Amino acid sequence: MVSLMVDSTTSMLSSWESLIDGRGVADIRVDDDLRSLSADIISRACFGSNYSKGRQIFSKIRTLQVILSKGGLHIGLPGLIYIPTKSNREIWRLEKEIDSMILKVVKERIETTQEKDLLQMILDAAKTYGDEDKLSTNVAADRFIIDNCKTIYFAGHETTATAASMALVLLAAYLDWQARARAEVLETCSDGVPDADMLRRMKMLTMVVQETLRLYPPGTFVVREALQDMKIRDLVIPRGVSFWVPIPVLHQDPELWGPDAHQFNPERFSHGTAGACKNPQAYMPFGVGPRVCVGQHLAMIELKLISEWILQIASFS
Ligand code: HEM
Repeated sequence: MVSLMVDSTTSMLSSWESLIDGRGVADIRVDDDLRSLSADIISRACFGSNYSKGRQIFSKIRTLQVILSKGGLHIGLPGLIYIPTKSNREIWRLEKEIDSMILKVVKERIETTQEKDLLQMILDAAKTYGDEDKLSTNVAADRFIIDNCKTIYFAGHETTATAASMALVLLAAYLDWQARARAEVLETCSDGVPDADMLRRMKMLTMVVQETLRLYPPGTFVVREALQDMKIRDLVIPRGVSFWVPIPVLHQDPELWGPDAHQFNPERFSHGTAGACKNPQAYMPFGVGPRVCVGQHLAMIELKLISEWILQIASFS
């Protein structure tokens, strides 16, 4: 997994290097590039050697995401999504196109060898999930595969790119932390390409990423439905009600994190989450419980790798 991230990151950094002028300076807008990088990594992790087709699929999903995000007013008004407006027709066309592109890649995969990527795991799950979830018909199995491919992209693409951008913004604003993190990077990995073991040993960088995810968690809510009537202190939650737990509020509560809860201070994580917060469960950038983010380890490695490499080649502000 780390090597596929290294491949993607190398090409982004080469394109940055070409922008450096004679004084060794470049003015680079990083957020779009980080979004592309994250899409690239997810495409490789999900679709393996069929990655370029995966990239096309994900680029269409991104277009769909942009159109959907503009439709905020539709939320809560039942029936509007069925009216053939210009944007709805565009959404339906894209959805159909994405579904058939995913199924085409899946068909090719089934006819060729098995690879060890996320798509293969989804295909295996579709086979074994079986009758219990009514996936025995081909239509249901196809839906399961398509929806899971889309979920992985939606859940893993923008989140990681946003966190990477915020980590760089914070390191650019707190030059003392940039210097400390760079010193660790240069000590641990002096000759360029980091591996999984080196990334694991970079404690300072882990603290910076953890603090970034505390202050700017890309997933802002964890949503749950009460399966039975329940009571949390004085709050009564009837069965069937969905409740939203606002992650940033928990992450910046001075009662849990101390008086500097609103400040960037990676040092608080020097003894792990338990040392940083009165109630470690309140730190939930990746959610909590059985539905915790399945991509959290991949995301942490990706975030550390990107920051590590940029720290190694450049000073930034
Ligand atoms: C910094 C990056 C990321 C953040 C902050 C993040 C955050 C989250 C959060 C808050 C949830 C909800 C968990 C819950 O309800 O308890 C979630 C779920 C999920 N995430 Fe992530 N995520 C990230 C990266 C990724 C990546 C890279 C992938 C895929 C490779 C991914 C795949 C998923 C999936 C599939 C779910 C749904 C899990 C389920 O419902 O069982 N995420 N993520």
